[in-house]
Amino acid sequence: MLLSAPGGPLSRTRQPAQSCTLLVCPENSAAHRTVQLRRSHGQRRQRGALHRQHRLLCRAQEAQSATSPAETTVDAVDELMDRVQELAGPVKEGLEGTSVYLVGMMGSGKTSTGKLLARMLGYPFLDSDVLIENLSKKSIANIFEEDGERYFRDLETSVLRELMPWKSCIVATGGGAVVSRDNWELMQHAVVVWLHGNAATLTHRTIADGTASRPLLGSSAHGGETGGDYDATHQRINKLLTERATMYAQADLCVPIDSNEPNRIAGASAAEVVYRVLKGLDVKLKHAKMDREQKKNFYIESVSGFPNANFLEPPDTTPSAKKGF
Ligand SMILES: Nc1ncnc2c1ncn2[C@@H]1O[C@H](COP(=O)(O)OP(=O)(O)OP(=O)(O)O)[C@@H](O)[C@H]1O
Ligand SMILES: O=C(O)C1=C[C@@H](O)[C@@H](O)[C@H](O)C1
Repeated sequence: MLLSAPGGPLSRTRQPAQSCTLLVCPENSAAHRTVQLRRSHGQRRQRGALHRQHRLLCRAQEAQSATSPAETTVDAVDELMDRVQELAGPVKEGLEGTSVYLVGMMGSGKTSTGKLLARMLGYPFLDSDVLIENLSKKSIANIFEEDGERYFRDLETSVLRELMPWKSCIVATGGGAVVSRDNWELMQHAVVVWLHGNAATLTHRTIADGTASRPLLGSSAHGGETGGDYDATHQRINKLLTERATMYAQADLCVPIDSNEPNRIAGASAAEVVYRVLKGLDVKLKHAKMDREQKKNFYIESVSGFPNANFLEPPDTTPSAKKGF
């Protein structure tokens, strides 16, 4: 089996075409436990967990920001949680098992946001970078150093190919996954969400996190926000973002990760970004449903107005695997 989980196998549309090569990652097993939450306890526990993660992230942000953001008040967090929970049910229903793939630059929060989103939807979370590291038994930095970027990109495509048949997952892709046309073909059965942040937010986060594990940022920064380290990283991120923007823009949904509050340099909290993702998906799914309803009411009364009627192909009624998009 390609991917197994302690909570049982993931549902999938069909058997993977290739023989199995990936081993499940520890990250994955932790994420799969979220699926096992009992329904009776699910909502309360989801809310509690989200609260805790949100507070931790807010505290981290406060430490990094100049002022204490209003978003951290208990009332504001409660209200946000309510809105997130209200949206999670309908979005899950609307997705009908379609997986959600997160794309975006390094530091955009694909992992942090993805884990929360997975928790809220009751989907398992998978991280393609982690799967690559498990598969090759090397860190990404070592793969780049010893085998080169080309080799890494091929591994990335193999991992995405293996993930493709699996339904009802949240997948964090690598920051550069969007540069490959093959990867886009593999992701077409999922809903692809771009977590889009400005270069300053991304630089702030990657520097705070450390750039050593991110080979494309080189050893340009391990410290604070002043001096050459910040500038070099910002420049590198800005260049990559500019080169890749049109590719990220092919996503089904673009969600900003920056904060509405000017002093919040680390960007919006993960809970706020999850809310934005769910809201965006909800709107898209509703529109798509309305479109489908309208199409049902459309039929051609007569072919007399169509001189080439004999050559008309019957409409394709195969339901789209990618629900609603
Ligand atoms: N909403 C947020 N607020 C503050 N910090 C955040 C937020 N989301 C993520 N971070 C921080 O930014 C860093 C990068 O986040 P994360 O690993 O989730 O991003 P990523 O898109 O998966 O990055 P990469 O592609 O480089 O692995 C981490 O240190 C994380 O704690
Ligand atoms: O932006 C990129 O190209 C990368 C992002 C990371 O997630 C890793 O996939 C790797 O460091 C390359």
